[in-house]
Amino acid sequence: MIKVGICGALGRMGTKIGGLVTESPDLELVGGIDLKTGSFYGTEVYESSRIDEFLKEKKPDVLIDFTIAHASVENVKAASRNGVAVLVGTTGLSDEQRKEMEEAINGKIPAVISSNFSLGVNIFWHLIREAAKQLKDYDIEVIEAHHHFKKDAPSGTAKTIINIIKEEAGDREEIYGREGMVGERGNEIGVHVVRGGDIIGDHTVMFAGNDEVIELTHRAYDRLVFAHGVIRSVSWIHQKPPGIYNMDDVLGFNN
Ligand SMILES: NC(=O)C1=CN([C@@H]2O[C@H](COP(=O)(O)OP(=O)(O)OC[C@H]3O[C@@H](n4cnc5c(N)ncnc54)[C@H](OP(=O)(O)O)[C@@H]3O)[C@@H](O)[C@H]2O)C=CC1
Ligand SMILES: O=C(O)C1=N[C@H](C(=O)O)C[C@H](O)C1
Repeated sequence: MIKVGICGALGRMGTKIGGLVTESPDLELVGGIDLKTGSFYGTEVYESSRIDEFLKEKKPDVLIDFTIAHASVENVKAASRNGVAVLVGTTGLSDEQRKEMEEAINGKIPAVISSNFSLGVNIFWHLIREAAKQLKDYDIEVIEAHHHFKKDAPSGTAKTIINIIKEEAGDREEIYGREGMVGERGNEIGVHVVRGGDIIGDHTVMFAGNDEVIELTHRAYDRLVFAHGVIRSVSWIHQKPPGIYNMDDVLGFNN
């Protein structure tokens, strides 16, 4: 049995993942961490400042983090101190926070970090890479839409998309929305963020050329798509050597 702990246990993703862990025959949910205490599928939720205690008492093999950027860095540091593998889905980290997290991981514990754990988005990223490679001269715009409560913008998935486009189509300036006399379009990626209602997560990349437009879109209809990718990653990361891995590694695309 692989023992699993979840940071952000009482949140939207934490509860979805917790549900799947309890249904998985090879996994055992040992508890959670959150700002509030409580119970979670019959296990205890510890207050976040007690994370070291949690890791020592409950001894998870894998710690999953879906919280908020600053908390995620601290949770990964605690996992590293206690030799526990991590899966990080939290987005919105600054470059400095990402560096701090990587320093805590490297040479110490195995970690899968991904801005999107859904199988569909990981395939979508490959489709975008291929299109960007072939359509370097097209104007490229990225549009993402999420629910009312999302705290970071643009989404982590959109940031990954922007990096892929830059890798394949060359460096471009990111332009966030447009307003007023903006002049002729330059060598840029337009980025447009929509927030509203209960939209789970929509991403579109538009490649606009002369007389034609290609749009690639992924829409998530249930957070279970992310949670299923997390569950797949738990079994994969267990007992891997220390290092930072991504979903391409989990899905076998790097073999
Ligand atoms: N990679 C992926 O596939 C996906 C990533 N995400 C990302 O996951 C993160 C969480 O999303 P979501 O579940 O919707 O957010 P929620 O706000 O629903 O859940 C986050 C939970 O973490 C709690 N929390 C806040 N601070 C701490 C802390 N210091 N220690 C422990 N827990 C803490 C929150 O408490 P409180 O509510 O009291 O603040 C909340 O219960 C976001 O960054 C989101 O972008 C989301 C979906 C998929
Ligand atoms: O906050 C969310 O909800 C989501 N966050 C991730 C992101 O920022 O890309 C993944 C997904 O789109 C849902």
